[in-house]
Amino acid sequence: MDFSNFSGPSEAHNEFRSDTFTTPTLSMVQSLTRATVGDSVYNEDNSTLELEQKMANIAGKEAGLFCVSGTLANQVGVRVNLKQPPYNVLCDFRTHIYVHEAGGLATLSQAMVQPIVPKNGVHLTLDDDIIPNYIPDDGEIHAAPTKLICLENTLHGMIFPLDEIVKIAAFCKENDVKLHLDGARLFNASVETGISMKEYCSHFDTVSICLSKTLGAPIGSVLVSDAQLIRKANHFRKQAGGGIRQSGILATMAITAIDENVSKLRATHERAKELGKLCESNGIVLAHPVQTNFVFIDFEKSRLDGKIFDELSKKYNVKSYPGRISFHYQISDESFENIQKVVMDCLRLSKQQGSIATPKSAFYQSAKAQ
Ligand SMILES: Cc1ncc(COP(=O)(O)O)c(C=O)c1O
Ligand SMILES: C[C@@H](O)[C@H](N)C(=O)O
Repeated sequence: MDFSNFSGPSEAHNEFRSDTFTTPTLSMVQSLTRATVGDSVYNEDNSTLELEQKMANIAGKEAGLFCVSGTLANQVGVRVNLKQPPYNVLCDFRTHIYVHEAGGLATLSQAMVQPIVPKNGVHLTLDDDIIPNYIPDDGEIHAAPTKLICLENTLHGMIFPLDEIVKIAAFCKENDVKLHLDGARLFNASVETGISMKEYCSHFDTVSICLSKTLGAPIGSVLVSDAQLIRKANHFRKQAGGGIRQSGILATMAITAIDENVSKLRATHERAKELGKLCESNGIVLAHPVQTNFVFIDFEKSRLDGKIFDELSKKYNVKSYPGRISFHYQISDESFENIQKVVMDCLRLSKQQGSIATPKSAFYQSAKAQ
């Protein structure tokens, strides 16, 4: 195969909208020569089975299930934990599973969702947020009892503290409540804290882990859990149309992404933190602390104009949402310089202009609503 014109990661060199824009690398494409072509609906594709077991081993779980998206992995992960409606799911009001998965909790799982605004503005806590919203399954027939709690790590790039996870997990066990983790960017949390994926995952019944974002695989997430739950999850995946055939080509690229790119995550965090420091040293207010690969700017408190930001993004050839700037390992040095120029010029020109236009992007609004 002639790859001389393969552009790969350079396609995402200036992409700050999301780490979902990462593109396959040459080594991922070259891995296709190793891909098997079995029918994975019948569990006969060895490359897919290899990826599922690899991810399960990393997570310290018995089994894994390849899903074509993080949304599918989350929705199947929720459904498999829930048995007989009525039931209630507790989550942070900003979680992807609630904000960005098209109401799947209500339609696919028939769940009543209780979105919670964490009192500390950063993450849920057992005492301040979970317990006040928990509905016991005590025979009282007016409410839907809490049967699942969904956490997200990282959430808007913020790391969920392990000590709080441990407390929430213990509460769940004592009260027959299941615990799911949207671990789309769990590798980022693990790399940043030094806490192993196994340790994080050990506290959850199910964990969905994305390979198509910060790690750069073109497609794929893996839901990990015990073997019995994964067998049932496979049923719900099939029902949702997620049983795919020769997924080996996707699996080898995802395996390559794990093998080659986990080590690149910390550098993306350092760049995000550097931009965060530049913002704060110039009086720009951040909506969240920068702990991994996202910078969330509070445009109103910073008196920044979203339109000026967008115009400057074009001028400096970068793609970004005003309220959320996302980092990943394919961003070029030049683009990193340019995004800093966008932010600093936006500050200067917004001051000159006086009035500001608030950004309208969903991320911006969800980050702001506290
Ligand atoms: C935290 C989180 N969970 C889940 C998803 C869903 O992943 P996908 O876009 O592959 O459905 C995303 C999207 O990027 C996400 O940011
Ligand atoms: C848009 C959303 O689905 C995606 N997960 C992102 O963070 O960009």
